[in-house]
Amino acid sequence: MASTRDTRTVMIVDSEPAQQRFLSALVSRGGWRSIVAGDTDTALAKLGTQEGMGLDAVLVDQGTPGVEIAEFVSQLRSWRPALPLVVITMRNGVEVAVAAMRAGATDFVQKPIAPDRLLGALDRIVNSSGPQGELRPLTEKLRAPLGFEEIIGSSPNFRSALAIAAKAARARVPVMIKGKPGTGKEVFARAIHAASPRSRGALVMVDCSAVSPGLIGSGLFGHERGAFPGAFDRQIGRLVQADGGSIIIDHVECIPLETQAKLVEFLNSGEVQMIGGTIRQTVDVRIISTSASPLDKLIEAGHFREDLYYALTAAQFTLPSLSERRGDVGPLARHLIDRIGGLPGMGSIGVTDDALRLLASYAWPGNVRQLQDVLFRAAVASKTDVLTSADFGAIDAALSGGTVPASEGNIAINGEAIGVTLYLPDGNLRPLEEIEADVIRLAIGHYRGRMSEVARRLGIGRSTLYRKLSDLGIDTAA
Ligand SMILES: Nc1ncnc2c1ncn2[C@@H]1O[C@H](COP(=O)(O)OP(=O)(O)OP(=O)(O)O)[C@@H](O)[C@H]1O
Repeated sequence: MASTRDTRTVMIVDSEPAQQRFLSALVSRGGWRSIVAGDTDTALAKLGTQEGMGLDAVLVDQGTPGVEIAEFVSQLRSWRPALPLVVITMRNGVEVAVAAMRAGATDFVQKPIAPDRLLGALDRIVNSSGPQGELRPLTEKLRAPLGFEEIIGSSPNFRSALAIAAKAARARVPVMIKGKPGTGKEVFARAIHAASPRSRGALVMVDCSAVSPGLIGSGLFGHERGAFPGAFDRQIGRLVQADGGSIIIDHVECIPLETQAKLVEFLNSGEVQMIGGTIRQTVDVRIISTSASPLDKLIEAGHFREDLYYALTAAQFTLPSLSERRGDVGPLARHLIDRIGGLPGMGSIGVTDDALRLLASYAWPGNVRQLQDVLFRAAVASKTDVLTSADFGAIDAALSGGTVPASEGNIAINGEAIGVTLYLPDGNLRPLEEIEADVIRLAIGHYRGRMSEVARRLGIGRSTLYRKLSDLGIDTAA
């Protein structure tokens, strides 16, 4: 659960004093406070203390003495269903990781621990509901670039987007791909590059939603040493790295105005000038940009430059949401299940027709990504190698209750009670911000992601809603 407090606390569960010190020092670099438990029993006992109540995450080493790691995870889950928990596994500990995930771990990180990856995983799990650490790279393998012929979808609105994309791929002009989160914009962007005459050139990607706005400019254009506080070394920009190839500018709507002006200049001149530099370098790059927000509204509000919009949209198309192409859900689910089955530790998985029918009747506000995540979680949790409707029980209940699966355990979705749990298992009330976050998630699900309606029903303005989403770390794509 995300916290708006300045310092977040993680419990490190590890028996090795040196490793405890290493992990404590590491997390403190990311602004985390830590408490330590030397074995799993102590860790479980600490959960009930005042200190334990204030925890934001738990980090447990696979080799910690006490109960088996999966047992520890399920015990912790029964007490604190929503507390993010990351398991540190041995280098090739995929099996342990899968067992821990089956028991309810949020994520896992393999040794040797890469500091940035661990900190990134911790930050993201408290700021969103999806798996992000090693699991993200694991599911990321599903993202192996797809050629146009492998992109699944036969509904007319999807086929027409495919036709525009395939035609645009052959030209050099900038392409803009629009669509709600998780609709497959990045998949299309990669396919466009792969099918273009410059496919042998580099493909460089910048996700502007993942970089702080102040750093997008230096990421794109590079900077000279000392160009601004913190620019310790000279850095080549992504545009230069993509010379001769393509650059995917993901979530172009997040680029601040100042950088937009520089981008317009580049599009007009074909020349890149590093921040703090004087030399201009000619760069031949094809820009493929994506946007999940209505850019016309941003232009109207003065947040996006109209000239940049036109420069980036020589070719453009919008990917339909999954609910607008329900007929594709079955084939997509089969395809994704095949790919999930190919992941380490998984093995071949089947799916029944009933389950596919159930999946096709669902609204999928998070689109293909949500479908993929739900399938992945079901495959990990399933005791058999064929997924049935029962493996998607939460969705079943959601359908009958008119809501969507919750991303965290505190929204009861088992069909008995669709609502928000106010109490901790020990009978104490949950913190207000956790309850508030769950109510907002519930509302987003109930109103199928229609944010104006969510804001109206909750009696708050849209901007307040978006601020709360960001403060509470709610990922609307989940
Ligand atoms: N047609 C498809 N066939 C197979 N897999 C797909 C398809 N579309 C999307 N996916 C999978 O769904 C996930 C989300 O796709 P992608 O990242 O391209 O979405 P996006 O629209 O760029 O999302 P966001 O706006 O949140 O960045 C990816 O893991 C991708 O592999």
